[in-house]
Amino acid sequence: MDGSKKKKRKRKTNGSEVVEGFDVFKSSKSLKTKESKSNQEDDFVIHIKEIDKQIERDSQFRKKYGIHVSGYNVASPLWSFDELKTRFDCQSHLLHNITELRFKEPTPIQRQAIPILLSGRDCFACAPTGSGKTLAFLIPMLMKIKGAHEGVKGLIICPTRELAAQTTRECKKFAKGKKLYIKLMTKELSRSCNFEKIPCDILVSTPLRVDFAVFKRKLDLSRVEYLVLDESDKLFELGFVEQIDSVVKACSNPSIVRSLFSATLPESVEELARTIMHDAVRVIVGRKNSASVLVKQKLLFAGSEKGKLLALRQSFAESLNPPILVFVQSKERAKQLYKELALEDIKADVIHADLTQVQREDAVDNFRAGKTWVLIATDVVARGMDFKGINCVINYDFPESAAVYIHRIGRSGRAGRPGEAITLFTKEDKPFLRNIANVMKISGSEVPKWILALPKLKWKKHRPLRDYVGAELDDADE
Ligand SMILES: Nc1ncnc2c1ncn2[C@@H]1O[C@H](COP(=O)(O)OP(=O)(O)OP(=O)(O)O)[C@@H](O)[C@H]1O
Repeated sequence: MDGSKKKKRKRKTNGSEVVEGFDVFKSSKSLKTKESKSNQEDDFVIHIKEIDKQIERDSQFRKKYGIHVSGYNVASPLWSFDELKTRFDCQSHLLHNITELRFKEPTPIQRQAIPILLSGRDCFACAPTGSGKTLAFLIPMLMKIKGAHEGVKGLIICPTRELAAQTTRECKKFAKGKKLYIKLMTKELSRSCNFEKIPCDILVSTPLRVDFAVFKRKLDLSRVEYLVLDESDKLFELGFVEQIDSVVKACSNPSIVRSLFSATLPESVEELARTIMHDAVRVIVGRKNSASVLVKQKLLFAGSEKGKLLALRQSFAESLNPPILVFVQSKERAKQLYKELALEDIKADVIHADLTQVQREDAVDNFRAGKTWVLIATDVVARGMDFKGINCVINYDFPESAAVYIHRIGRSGRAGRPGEAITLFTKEDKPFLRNIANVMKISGSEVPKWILALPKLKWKKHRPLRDYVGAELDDADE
C-alpha cells in the first residue's frame, strides 16, 4: 500500500506536478509573452501614431513658416530657442547670449537648419537675405565644439574678407562666456603662423587664405568637425572652386558635418555641391533664388551715364534718407562716382578691392557707425554684409546677374525691417530687364507690363563697357 501510494504520489509528483508545473510555467510564460507581445505591439502602435502625429505637426509648422525640406528622417523644427535646452541640452551661456541680444524667436531658417545640423546631418540651406542664416550655422557649431583646444574643430569659409571679419565678430558675440578660441584668418596668419602653436577652435577665412595655409602645411584641418561654406554659390564659382575643393579634401575627419548656406542656390551649384555632401538634407525657406519680400523694388530708366548721375543727385536732393548703399560694376567706376560725389554735402565714402585692408575696414566701420551716409561700393560688399538699417540700395550700374541683384538689394530689408531698392538702367541694360523684373514680381514688387512682355534672354554675365560716370549722352546713341 505504502509502496503503491508512494509510487502514486511519486507518479503524481513526477507526472502531474512536473507536467502541471511545466504546463503552468509554460502557460504563464506563454501568457506573459503573449501579454508582453501584445503590450509591445500596443506600445509600437502608440509609438507609430505618435511619430505620425509629430510628422503632421512638423509639416504644419513648416508650412506656417514657409520651410520646405527634402531628405529622409529630417529633424523636427525648433518651436522656440528654449528647445535648444530641453531637446539638445544647450549650455546656458549661449542661451543667455541669445537673450541678451534680444533674439526672441528663431527665424524660419534657424528653426529648421539648427536641429538638422545638431542631429549630425549635412545640410544645404537656402533662405532669403537678412533672414538669420549666420546664427543658423553658428549655434550648432558653438554647441558642439567643446573647446578642448585640440586644433581647428570648426571652419567657416566666406567669399570676402569683410564677410569673414563680420562672421568672426558674430561668432565671438555668441560664444561669450565659453572658453573658445575663435580666429579670423588674416594675411599674416595664413603666411607666417604655425597653427600647431596657436590655439584655435573655430577658424573663419576666405578660401584663398585657408588653402594657402594648408598648402604651406601650417594648418591641419583633419580634426574639423563642422565645415560651413557661407554664400556657397559664390564659393562654387570659377576662381574659388579649386580652393574649395582642396580645403574640403583637407577636412578629412570622417564624421565631419558639412553645410552650405546662401540666399541663392542654382541647380548647377547644388549638383556640384552634392558631390561633397553625404546624405544631406535640403532646406529652402520661401522660394528658392528669390529676393527678400521686405524690399520695395523699383526700376528707373536714366537714359545715359549723364542721366544716371542726374537721377542720383536728384534722388539725394529730394530725400536723403541715410544710410544708402550705391552699387557700381567695377572699382574704376566706384572711384569715378566717388570723385563726382565727394565734394557734395552728403558724407560719401567708397569701398572697392584697390583699397588697403585698413581702408576697407575703415569704410565699413564708418558706414556702420553712421559717419558715412552714402557708401559707394562694388560687389565686394554685395553678399552677406549686415549693415544695420540700410534704408535704400541704389543699383547705379545694372547688376551682372539675377543672383547679384538679389544679394545687392538684400543689404536692406534685413531682420524683419522694410527697405527700398532702386535700379537705374540705360538702353544697353534693357535686354536684361526681364530677368530682374521676374525677381521683382515674385517678391511682390510692381513691374511695368512692357518689361514683362520683353523676350526672355539667357542671362550670361552682363557687364557692358560703360562710358565715364556722368558722361554726356552721345547723340548717336539715341
Ligand atoms: N532670431 C533672430 N531674431 C532677430 N534678429 C535676428 C535673429 N537672427 C538673426 N537676426 C539678425 O538679423 C540680421 C540678418 O542676419 P544674417 O546676417 O545672419 O542674415 P543672412 O540670412 O545671413 O543674410 P545674407 O543672405 O545677406 O547673408 C542680423 O542683424 C542678425 O543679428
